[in-house]
Amino acid sequence: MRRVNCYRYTIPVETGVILRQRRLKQREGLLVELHENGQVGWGEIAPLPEFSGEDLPQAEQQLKQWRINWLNGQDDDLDRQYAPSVAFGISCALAELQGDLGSEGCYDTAPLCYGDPDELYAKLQQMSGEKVAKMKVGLYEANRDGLIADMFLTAIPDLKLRLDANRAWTLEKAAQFAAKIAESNKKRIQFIEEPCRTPAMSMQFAAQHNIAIAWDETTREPNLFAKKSDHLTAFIIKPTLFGSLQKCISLIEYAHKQGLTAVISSSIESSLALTQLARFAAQYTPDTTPGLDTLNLMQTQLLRRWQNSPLPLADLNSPFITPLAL
Ligand SMILES: O=C(O)CCC(=O)C1=CC=C[C@@H](O)[C@@H]1C(=O)O
Ligand SMILES: [Mg+2]
Repeated sequence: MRRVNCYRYTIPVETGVILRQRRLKQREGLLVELHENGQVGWGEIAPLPEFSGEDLPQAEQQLKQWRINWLNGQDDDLDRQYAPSVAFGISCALAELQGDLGSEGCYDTAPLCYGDPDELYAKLQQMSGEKVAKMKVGLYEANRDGLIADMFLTAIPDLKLRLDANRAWTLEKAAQFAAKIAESNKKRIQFIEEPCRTPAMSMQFAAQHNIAIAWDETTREPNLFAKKSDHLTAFIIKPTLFGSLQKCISLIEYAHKQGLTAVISSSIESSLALTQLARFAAQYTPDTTPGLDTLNLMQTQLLRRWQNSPLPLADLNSPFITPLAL
């Protein structure tokens, strides 16, 4: 006997969360709770504004349609029939129902740093594995970004730095950034995600300046596999933006076959999906530090705790969650 409950959540976020020039005031999403044969599975469906192609009303409509089909015993093709955030959330709930999602999580995630080396240094000291951190660039002057990145690399000799420009730079701006990085520090730049306006420009930048790059947005565009470069070191996989766990596993396996790193990355989900991503990362990318350091952007956790997070935990009776009329 199958049973489905669905909910909508709204969580206030910290001021200053910017997504492509748009300020995010709150994070909204859907929760799906599946019951079958005495097992329970949960999933989170949270299209990310400015990044997802679908919006929340569309996701809700698709979830309701999937629920009808599932209750009728249909086994839908999630990635062919539904938007990525819907396919991802439902695939998590099914994976939990079937016991396919590992229980151990990789909670040692790459800290996001905003410019204070002392704050970052303290966080890195608490990391058991590789000392890797992520810094957003491209929001201010490229020279400034380069000086700060080089300062971090010089101040913390065992630091590996991930950078993310979200395609902000022209080749000239990217060159200004690179000019501030000491040659000896470049090899500790693990990658720059999407440095330039287009993948072709990014590959040209990487070759000119001998700096590693990673595809994030490009992983969700056509002809990904044609965009090869000797300086490409990683795919950044955001399951909420990409699709089902099964689709993510296929891309992880392809990346590993190509000698690339696959980094499981947050789409600013609640602690429910973030903890599922930590478990998924531990299961399929055990040798790679995931990029999941976004929970502190929120004012509460939802249903499940992130390891050692001091944030309050909201349960199903909290004002942040309302049942969906089905
Ligand atoms: O990847 C990480 O380490 C954390 C997640 C992260 O950096 C992002 C999540 C969502 C949108 C962006 O702000 C940013 C990214 O582009 O990777
Ligand atoms: Mg990115």
